[in-house]
Amino acid sequence: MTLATVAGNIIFSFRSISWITAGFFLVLVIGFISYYALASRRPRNYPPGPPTLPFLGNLHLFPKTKGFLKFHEWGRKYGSIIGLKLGPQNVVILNDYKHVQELFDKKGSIYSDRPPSHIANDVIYRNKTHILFLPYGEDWRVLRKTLQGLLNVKAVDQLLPIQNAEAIRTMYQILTDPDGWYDHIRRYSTAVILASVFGLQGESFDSPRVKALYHVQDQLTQITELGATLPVDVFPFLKSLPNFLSPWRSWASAIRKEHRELWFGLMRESKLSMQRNKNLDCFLNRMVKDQEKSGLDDEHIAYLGGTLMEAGSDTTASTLLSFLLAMTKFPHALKKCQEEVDAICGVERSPDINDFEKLSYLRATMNETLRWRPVAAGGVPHALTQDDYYDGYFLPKGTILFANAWSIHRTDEFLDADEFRPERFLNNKFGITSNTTGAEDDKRRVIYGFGAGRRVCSGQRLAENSLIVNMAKLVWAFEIKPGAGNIDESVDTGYFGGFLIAPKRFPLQLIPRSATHANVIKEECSASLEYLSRFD
Ligand code: HEM
Repeated sequence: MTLATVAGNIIFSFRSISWITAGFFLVLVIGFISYYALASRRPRNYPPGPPTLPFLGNLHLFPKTKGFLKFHEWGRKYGSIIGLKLGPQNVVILNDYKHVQELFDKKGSIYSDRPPSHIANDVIYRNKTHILFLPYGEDWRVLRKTLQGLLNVKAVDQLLPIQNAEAIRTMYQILTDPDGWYDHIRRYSTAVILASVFGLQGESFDSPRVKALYHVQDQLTQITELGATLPVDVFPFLKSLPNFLSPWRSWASAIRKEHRELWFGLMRESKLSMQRNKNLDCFLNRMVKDQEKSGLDDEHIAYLGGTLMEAGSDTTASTLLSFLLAMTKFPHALKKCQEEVDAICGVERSPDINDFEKLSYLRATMNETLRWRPVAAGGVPHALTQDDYYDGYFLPKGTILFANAWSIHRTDEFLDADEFRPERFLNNKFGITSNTTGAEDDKRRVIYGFGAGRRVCSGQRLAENSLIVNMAKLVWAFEIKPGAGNIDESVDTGYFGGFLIAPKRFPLQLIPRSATHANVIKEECSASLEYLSRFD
């Protein structure tokens, strides 16, 4: 064989290798394109929904914020169960409580997973630390069991004195600094969790602990907003892009660092505080004592405490802010609330936790606030762990489902659903017009804003106790009136969007109802501050 023949053979084999590589690459690209093009089409017998585009499915139609409003609009066109495609991902919206009851409540063993969240579960909360994002399974079960021990009815009702004392402090702060009402309300919900979970105080909205909590919350809301990062869960290949094309990676790492500093810092402070004051108790202390039995390490305990701060702060505060908004727009409800508390307390004392049973109009007002402006309006998504059939539809394994509280609370069963009418909950347990005495209806939830099924909010009772004690004290102590300027109650324009909705600041006057009311608040506040001084 001549040199030229050898060289020719080598060149030939190089050429054939590059042809093989190119061919392989081409097949890969075609396979990839075909997979995403086919996977973005609606499966057979899937619930109805808007038409899809190749690759995108309905991704281009999916709103960046306040998705629940679009889901509501689609509900009118397609019915109360809507099927969407986000690229290859199946997403189903449930706009009627019946679907939520049939799927989340009755088939909880297969409808209790969460959608994959690479950014949350693999970066910000790696090590399976955040109960809200955790997939359904053993790791979630351990955390949920721990929470059930801490947040059962008996344990939660032992926190009522803290809630009462912090509510009085809030009334005092509003009395002495009425312009700061928005932040005083936000401080309240964080302070209750700081005291009950960590045994610590959050005296003002500007105190470092409260500020730090709201900062990490804002960061988390921003990064989890649709469109804020590359859609790495919908198109997993995007996870492999280099750092310079994935700025979300360093952002998520920074959020993780901030979370860890806050949660571990609070845990350290809490442990020191418990050492100084042996008579004091808090959730963190109980979790540490129970560590051997539960098997939870320090990291999981710190994060569970932090998760409760996150879960309980914005949610409760936003609902109280919506309540104040409603009081300015629907003064007849305020008048009735005031008549009820006045009849029980007169002017000598503010309503407290011992009056709960007698406050039926107040309770109806609380339910109406949760119905009218559900804070997790679109619901927190669940995921399906096996193929299922429901109502003639096929729901494939992995489908993500939203129980859209906004629409569930606005079906035709609710008369004038956009009006704020607490009376609807006095006339009917569920606030609806039809007769509901059947056994099936008894299993209906009064409010769907706390979710449903096995992932239902663990803090509902704690939240409701906070809501009712603050609402009762606010209407007892203050005239709640619009300030100068327009108050926009529209959820579209007057509310912040994101994972949770909250009213934007609006012009509000909170005027003490009399000098006697003001004095009572001052006196009760002194006693409350003394009670709260047990916390560091
Ligand atoms: C008005 C106040 C609140 C509202 C509207 C609310 C709403 C919700 C919703 C919608 C979910 C998701 C449920 C689901 O997936 O079906 C949830 C989960 C959760 N909530 Fe709340 N919540 C509130 C207050 C609280 C409070 C005060 C705490 C505790 C301090 C708390 C702790 C939790 C926890 C731990 C979860 C995660 C449950 C899990 O994934 O297993 N929440 N909440």
